[in-house]
Amino acid sequence: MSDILNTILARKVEEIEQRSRMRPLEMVRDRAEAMAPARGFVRAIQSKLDAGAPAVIAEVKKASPSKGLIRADFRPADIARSYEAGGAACLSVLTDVDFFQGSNLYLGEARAACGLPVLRKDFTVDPYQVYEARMIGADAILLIVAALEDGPMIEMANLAHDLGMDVLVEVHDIDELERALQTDCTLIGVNNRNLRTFEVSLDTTLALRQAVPPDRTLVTESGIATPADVARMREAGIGTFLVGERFMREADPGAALQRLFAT
Ligand SMILES: O=C(O)c1ccccc1NCC(=O)[C@H](O)[C@H](O)COP(=O)(O)O
Repeated sequence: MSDILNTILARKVEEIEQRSRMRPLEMVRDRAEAMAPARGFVRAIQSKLDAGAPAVIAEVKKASPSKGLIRADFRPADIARSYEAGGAACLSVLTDVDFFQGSNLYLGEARAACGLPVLRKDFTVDPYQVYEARMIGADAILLIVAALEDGPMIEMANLAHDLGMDVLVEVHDIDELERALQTDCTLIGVNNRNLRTFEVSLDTTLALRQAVPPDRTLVTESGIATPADVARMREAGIGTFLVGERFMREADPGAALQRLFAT
């Protein structure tokens, strides 16, 4: 049965074919390998947690399949500066063009405007995109377990590490979590949004929390909107959050971050 995730993944394959015709893999790989070292994404999260503070991955997100246009006044550099001032640990920047109105350029603009490490938020299905992520300046990539077989998932996680990037491995249920744990990635994202139906429930994180080993860091993703949501997660021992829409709907996203996480 076709759903939005399958639609996105099918389009991604076409997109990579088109891109690799314009810019062959060898060129992208050479540029990726020549980049200055990545900023430590896991390190930035850990230093917030060590200080007893929540570690917030603040998302730069213009639109989404579930909500359409979220922010018309979209200036990635201003948003990045605001997030840094508001105490974000890291940024997540959507680069998918067709479904999120994102861009590789937005990642570059956001990263250049601040000192925070940046996750390239995209649907990574091919090693070409791992090299491309590093080439455009990403410090970390997203691997969505539901989108990948085990072999490519492990191969791309290793490739990202070889290029000096961190990896957020995203799951939505226990089977995906068990598969994610085959990688040696520190960050395990539990997406509260079902990417096939758009249903959002924070119970997803709470159901999987105990199954995440203590040497991994659980990142709760999507649908965090109120101080009560934050409190619920924190009471369950979760300190790392990925938040997009809640901040993007505010004039000053960094101030919104401060308000959401004020204790
Ligand atoms: O956001 C969507 O509609 C969406 C649809 C299909 C696949 C992925 C989707 N979102 C990606 C994300 O996981 C979120 O952007 C991220 O976790 C932040 O969520 P939120 O705080 O709810 O904006």
